[in-house]
Amino acid sequence: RTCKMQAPSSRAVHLSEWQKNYFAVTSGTCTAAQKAEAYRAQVLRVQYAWANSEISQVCASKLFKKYAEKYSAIIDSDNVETGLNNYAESVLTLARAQQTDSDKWQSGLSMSNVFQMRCVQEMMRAGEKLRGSLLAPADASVVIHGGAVVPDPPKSSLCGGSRESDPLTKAAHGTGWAPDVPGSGPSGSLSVQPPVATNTPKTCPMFSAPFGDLATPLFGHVRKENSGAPKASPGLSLFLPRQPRAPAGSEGPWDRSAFYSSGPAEALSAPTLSEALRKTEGNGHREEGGLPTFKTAKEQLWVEQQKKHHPPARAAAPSYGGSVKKSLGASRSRGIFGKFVPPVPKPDGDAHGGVQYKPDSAGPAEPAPPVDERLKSLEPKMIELIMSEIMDHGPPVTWDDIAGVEFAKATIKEIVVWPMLRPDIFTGLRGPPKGILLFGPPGTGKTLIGKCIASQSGATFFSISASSLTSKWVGEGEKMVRALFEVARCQQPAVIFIDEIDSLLSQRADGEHESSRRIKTEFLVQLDGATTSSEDRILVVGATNRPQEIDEAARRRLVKRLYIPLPEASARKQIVTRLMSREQCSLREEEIELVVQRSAGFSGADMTQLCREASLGPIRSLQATDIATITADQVPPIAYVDFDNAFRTVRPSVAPTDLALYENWNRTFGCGK
Ligand SMILES: Nc1ncnc2c1ncn2[C@@H]1O[C@H](COP(=O)(O)OP(=O)(O)OP(=O)(O)O)[C@@H](O)[C@H]1O
Repeated sequence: RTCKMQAPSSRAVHLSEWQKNYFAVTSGTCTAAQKAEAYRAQVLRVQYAWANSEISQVCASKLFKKYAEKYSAIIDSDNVETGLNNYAESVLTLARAQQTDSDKWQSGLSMSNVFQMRCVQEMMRAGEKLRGSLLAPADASVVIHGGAVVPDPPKSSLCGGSRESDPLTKAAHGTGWAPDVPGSGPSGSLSVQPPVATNTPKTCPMFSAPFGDLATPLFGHVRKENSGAPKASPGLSLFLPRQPRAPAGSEGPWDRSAFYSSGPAEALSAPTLSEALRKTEGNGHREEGGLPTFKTAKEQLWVEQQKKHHPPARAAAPSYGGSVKKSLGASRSRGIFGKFVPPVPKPDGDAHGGVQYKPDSAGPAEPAPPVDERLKSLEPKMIELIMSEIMDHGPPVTWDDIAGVEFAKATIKEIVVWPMLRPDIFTGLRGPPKGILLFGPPGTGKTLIGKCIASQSGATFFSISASSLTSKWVGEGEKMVRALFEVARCQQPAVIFIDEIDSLLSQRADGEHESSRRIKTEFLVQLDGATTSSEDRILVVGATNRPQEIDEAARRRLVKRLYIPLPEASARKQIVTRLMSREQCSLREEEIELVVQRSAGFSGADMTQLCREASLGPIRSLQATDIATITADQVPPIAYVDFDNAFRTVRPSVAPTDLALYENWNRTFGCGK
């Protein structure tokens, strides 16, 4: 557009113009463009007045600041009624400002050729389109001095945020005024020539890169700046004609504001930007549509979060709770987005224990297993958790895997395993107990025994630590207990192994937490239900290292209380022999006896640790270079010297004083001979 400000020639004219402008900005009847023009005129007049010593420098600078701010507020605002959103001005100003960076440096951009650039023309077209939908035709022109009506330049085409980085505008906010730009008159009046056809430069000297590329960093950068600005960012529209959700087609400000969110957070979550980011394949690559793929760390994080939470359809869904421990494997792990497959009752007589329903790999053609009525009242996530986390699917354990504890093993076979295998024979008085307690020092094989019961009786094994019931599922502990028993009922015969049962069934204390009390009550209720129902084949196996802390009511329900002591010499020998039989070992019989003697007071777990440590001895005797090259059978066998060394670091974990406590409790409440 042509915009020429005439310098006032006389003081009288100047004053009347001043009054006219004052009326224009206060009347409330003029358009935003007229107001902006009026403010700009005021700014120029302030300058003029100061230059003519009509006003003091202090006064001039105050007035200048005041009107420059008001002017910028209108120019920068994208409010359809009160702002002009004149981004084109900013970019042109930027281009001009570049020339002032160095006197020697010459910019390839000029007022005329910038309009010939392909991307600027695209912007103009997009801007025209957008402006057409935003401004009434009457508002789209500005009357300047003498009624010259000119269409607005491509206002809304260029990036809004650029104004903030515009040196000229920054200067305008300060005490300085317009730089020495081509086309500005001596009085500071500004002339902007209409587009003149010139050769469009193929490259932009500003960055020595093709202009198409120039647009990318320039506007990509401006776009980011703008995301933090209070106004919307029509500058983004530059890229959007190639975007599926281009706002160029937006019908009005509402559409536009929905697309261009006002704050950084919204900007990141705006669907179109999100979509654009989602489509981006890593940094440094360009989208098919040409959208620059520069991403801030926050955006990158967002993209990765999206990928994480919406994995490609073929990718395996993460298992619930993110753990694969004790799960049935990847095929069973359906993840939180997967379809819930409830467990189904296990047909009696299945001797394998463990998993009852088929993994997902069964295929969609297979009919879904019937939902057990008893589970319908439970929360699916709880059932899923029980099936994946609590139901143990480890390898079967045999009685031979457990060294020593012969009395406990014999008792368990008699009162638990056989009745579970032959419920038809073990009826009435011969009926199996519903709860047993294994107590003793840590690491003596209580968990092994629990697993072995399940494996040998063909039962489903549920293993849970009581402390996790009270701490892991805070507030949900009792629901979990109920769900656990319900799922176990559907998976009969079942063994529910509760480690550290003392923390669940400890004697009532004054400071006892309400939630712990509720869990305990629920557990006792469920245990009673399992005990009274003669059809249910559910065995609760509690294990504890602190039997003395168990509540009397609970103790009474765990009718068989079996002491699992430290392994005797024969059991320790069994453990060493068994473990060494799987390794290259040169231990002679008498050396094994020596190891057994020296390990008095060791638990089963300590013995295992001793053997592990000894097995590392031959490796430690090798040079580092040899370890890298030798074959497995070249590793020297485990010798007594290795055990000798291992005894220096592995010590018994159970204090002799604690043993006295167990034996005492066993004599009082235990079911041993
Ligand atoms: N009697 C045993 N026979 C063979 N190995 C044993 C025996 N006791 C313990 N172990 C070894 O110690 C490991 C730990 O045993 P386990 O977890 O069964 O002990 P625990 O009594 O349940 O311990 P905690 O009370 O600390 O839970 C076993 O995996 C096994 O390697």
